[in-house]
This record gives sequence, C-alpha cells and structure tokens, in this order.
Amino acid sequence: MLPTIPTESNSYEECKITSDWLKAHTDVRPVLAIVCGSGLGGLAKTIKDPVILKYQDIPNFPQSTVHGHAGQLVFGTLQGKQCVCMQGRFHLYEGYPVQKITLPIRVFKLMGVQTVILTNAAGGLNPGYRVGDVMVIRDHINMPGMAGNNPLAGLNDERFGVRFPCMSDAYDRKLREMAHEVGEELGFSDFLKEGVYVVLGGPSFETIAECRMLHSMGADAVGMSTGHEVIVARHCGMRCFALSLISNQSVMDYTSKEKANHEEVLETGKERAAQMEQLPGRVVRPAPRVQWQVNIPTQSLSCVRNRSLSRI
Ligand SMILES: O=P(O)(O)O[C@H]1O[C@H](CO)[C@@H](O)[C@H]1O
Ligand code: HPA
Repeated sequence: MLPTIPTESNSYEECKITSDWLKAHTDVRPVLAIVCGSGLGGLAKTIKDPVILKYQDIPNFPQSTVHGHAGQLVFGTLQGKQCVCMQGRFHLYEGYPVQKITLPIRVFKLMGVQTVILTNAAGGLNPGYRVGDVMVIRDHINMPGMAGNNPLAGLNDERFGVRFPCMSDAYDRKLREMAHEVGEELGFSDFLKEGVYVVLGGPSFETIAECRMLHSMGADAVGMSTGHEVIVARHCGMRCFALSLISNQSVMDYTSKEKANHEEVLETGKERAAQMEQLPGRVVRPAPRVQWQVNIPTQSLSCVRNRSLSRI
C-alpha cells in the first residue's frame, strides 16, 4: 500500500479556492508577482492603483509572523503590467510546512502569473561583498531540500508540472542580464553583484564554522527564504528573477566582535530602499520604442516601423 502523504496544504484544489476568491475580490489579473523580503516591502509603494487584501482575510493563506513582513497582498500595475505583490513572505522557521510557505506561488500561477520577482535580505559570505550590495541571484543551494524538505516532496500533480523538474536554469538568464544593463543605466554598477544564494532553515543565524563551510561550498550569500518559492515557481513554468540585499556581513573570523541581528537587517533595508524599489520595475519595464529606418536609395523608398520590445 502507498504511504499517505499530506498534500492538502498546496493541492490544486486548495490553490484554486484561494485563486477564485482573489479573482472575486480584485479585477487585476496579474502577469507578474513580486515577493518582498525582510524590510523590503516598500516596493509595494511603487504599484499603481493598489488594491490591498490582508492575509488574514484570504482563504488558506498563512499569516506573517516576522517583523518587517506586513502580511498583505497588493494588486495593481507596475510599469503598465498587472501585478500582485506579497508584502511579507513565509519562512520554514515560522513553523509552516514548506508546502504551505509556497502556496501563494501556485495561487499566482492559477491567476495567470508568468514571471516572479523575489527579494530577500541575506548575509554576505563573499569577502568581496559589502553591506548594502545588491546581489542578482544566479543560482541557489537548497540545504533543507538536500535534507528532504523540498516543497515538491509528496505526490506530484501534473497540472502544475513534472515529477522531476530541471533546476539548472532556475534564475532566468535574460532577466539577470537585463538587471545588469538597467543597473548600469541607473549608476548601480558599484554595488550590483551576481552570485549564489544558500538557503537554510533558520531561525538561528549561522555559526562561524557554518559560514566558512557555506562559503567554501560556493555560496556568496546566506538566507532563510527564496529557494523554496523559486522551486515551486519553476515547477509550474514561471520565470524567476531574484535579488539579495546584503544586509550584514557573515562572521567568518573568530576574532570578530560582529553579531548578526534582525534589526541590522531591517536597517540596511531602509538604507537601500530607494534602489531596491527601482530595480525590479526597471527590469520588467517594456524597452523604449525602437525606430527602425530602412532607406533604399535606388527606389527612394523609406520604411519606418515602430516596435515596442517587451522585456518579459
Ligand atoms: O529572506 P527574507 O524574508 O528577506 O528574510 C531574511 O531576514 C531574516 C533574518 O533577519 C530571515 O527571515 C532571512 O531569510
Ligand atoms: N543569515 C541568514 N539569513 C539572513 C542573514 C544572515 O546573516 N541576514 C539576513 N538574513
């Protein structure tokens, strides 16, 4: 007999109930979802014509329990695209099963979302990183997943995706390239990096030995989120782009007096708020209209076409 595996926390039927409820409470039909990290919820202020729905009112939604996570969905438009923004995400250490943490991603899929942008606050493991740097995530190392706590564990529902989804292209290459282009235009090149994010379960911050191990394993920044959401989003075919704000430097040295703390994480978020709020919108903004001009002198023929190239 097959084991009974609890899948109800993010089953197709549960997600459909939530998605139908949301559709009945807003006319916005999002193609873009944004997940805001600790202290980074200010991004929601850049959304036009906001419709706010509190997590406590949404069927099947978990509640935010962490300071710096407001606990509401903001629907509206960003750079002309219909979007939904999670002002507050869920973490393993809050006590939710990993399937529940990632339920909103599947709900967004059922609402029509194609692209997910995620932000987080993270500790800098790469000695070249400074507090306030912004890291475009190239890839992740999912430590809870390696220990069996993967959001796709359990029976697979083919309506979402395949049993064994590929993760070698988890963080969309084009959107990463776009971030560097836009970063250069905005004058962010000095603090814009690209690297590998390692996900831990938390909530305790890492020991010095753990930080050393994580860095030697190839990670540039460490946090307690994002990877689970990206796995679920990729499983159901959404494009992902993610940014880590380096909110503190991980302690790698036994002579250091530094101590990681959540207050510093939130403080760095405030200091880099303006840039963190600008970048996602600019990455998804439709490219400026390009004027193609073709002159064929022999026939004195001029053909001019206007085209708008969409970045997502
Ligand atoms: O990843 P986000 O949600 O930004 O939060 C980060 O900040 C908290 C620690 O200060 C942890 O929850 C860590 O994951
Ligand atoms: N470690 C884990 N998660 C974090 C950190 C950190 O140093 N900073 C912000 N989130």
